[in-house]
Amino acid sequence: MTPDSSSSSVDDPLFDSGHRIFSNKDLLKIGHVPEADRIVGRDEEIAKLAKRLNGAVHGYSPENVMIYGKTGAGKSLVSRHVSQRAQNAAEAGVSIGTAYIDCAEDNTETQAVSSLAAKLNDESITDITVPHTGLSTSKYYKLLWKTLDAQFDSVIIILDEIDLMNDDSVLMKLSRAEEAGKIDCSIGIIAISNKIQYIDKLNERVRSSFQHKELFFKPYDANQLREIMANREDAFRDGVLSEDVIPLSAAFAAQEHGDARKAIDILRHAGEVAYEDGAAKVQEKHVRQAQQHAEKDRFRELVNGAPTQAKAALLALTELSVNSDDDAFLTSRVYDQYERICEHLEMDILSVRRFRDILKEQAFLGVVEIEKINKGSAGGIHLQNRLIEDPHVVRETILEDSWMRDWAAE
Ligand SMILES: Nc1ncnc2c1ncn2[C@@H]1O[C@H](COP(=O)(O)OP(=O)(O)OP(=O)(O)O)[C@@H](O)[C@H]1O
Repeated sequence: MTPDSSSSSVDDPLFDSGHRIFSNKDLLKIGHVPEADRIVGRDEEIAKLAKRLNGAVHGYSPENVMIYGKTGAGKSLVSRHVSQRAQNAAEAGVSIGTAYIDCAEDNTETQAVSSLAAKLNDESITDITVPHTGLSTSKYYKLLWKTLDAQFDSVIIILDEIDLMNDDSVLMKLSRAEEAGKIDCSIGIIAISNKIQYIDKLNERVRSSFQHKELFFKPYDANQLREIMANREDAFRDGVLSEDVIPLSAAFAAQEHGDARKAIDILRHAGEVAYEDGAAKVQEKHVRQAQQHAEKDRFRELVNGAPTQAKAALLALTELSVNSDDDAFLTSRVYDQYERICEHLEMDILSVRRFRDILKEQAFLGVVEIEKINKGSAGGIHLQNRLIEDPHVVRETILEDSWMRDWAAE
């Protein structure tokens, strides 16, 4: 239990006697895996996935499944939940193993296979030791096959964010293992990705080994997000949440492709803001502040991750905005400023056309807003550029880049 979530009183006046706002903040933690009765709005997906894994429960092979959906759509949660339930529901005499691999972390074939072997191996049953490092990939495969056959009739392997895996061999070898006579245990793979083209990009051999069914997770709508949050209301003390807090957090998250993680984040953050504020209740204004904060974080990530030329273009617009009463500037003016910046930083100067494309890209990402102005038949159409965020914040973020920093030394 975290200090924040303690609801018991404390005698020492140096410390507060329990949290005013949260009673169990853990329920709103990023990595928190909710219990079955807190999973909302995914009954259909749960039933469909269960159907694919059904064979395992009766001692036959489970099917492979590819799950697609945007971030925060509950793909990992549902996969873990259903495989866990399959394991618990196994018929007498049938033994099912489950393992979850985050391919963002274990992104090479060797890491994934050694991680699988280590997670699935119960040394007390198999008498096998799986070293963390030091073996060749093929040795790790051998250990994995041995440990599977020593323990299970079938195993359900979740490969989350599979598109981040460096190569596809692991998918091919796992899907072929039984057919190739390497193991008696059958393997069902649940591969998860938010890139819909993932399968098309696989080479033909991998695709033909990984025979699978597909499952699509739609983004949550505002009502579902509301329900997901309402189901965790007990993270807060009784009566602390004002009525409009959950609906507003849901509305914000629904705007962002229905991301449940985002909804829960806003809710937790709103509670933290209310606490910092010394408020007795979490109110609408706290949610708005939490949302603004999240926006800034997202924005910082966007700017930090932008290519150097894009940063120089944004810095040009920033300089004009900071040093003038206006907030919108014609592209030609921004370009002049951009040229000065490039000269100072000894960078290549892109053509006006490329420069315009960069600004368009930034507009697409929501960093800049571009407005067309019609200057009459003689003047033609001109583009005006405006920063969406506070120019001081943008400037500060761009100057975090070591190359750009020299500009501030002007
Ligand atoms: N249906 C739901 N009911 C309750 N909580 C949910 C639900 N869906 C998602 N969540 C919450 O949102 C968080 C994000 O969900 P999850 O990790 O499953 O999303 P994902 O689709 O796998 O996203 P990503 O692609 O980013 O990994 C989960 O930890 C869970 O707390």
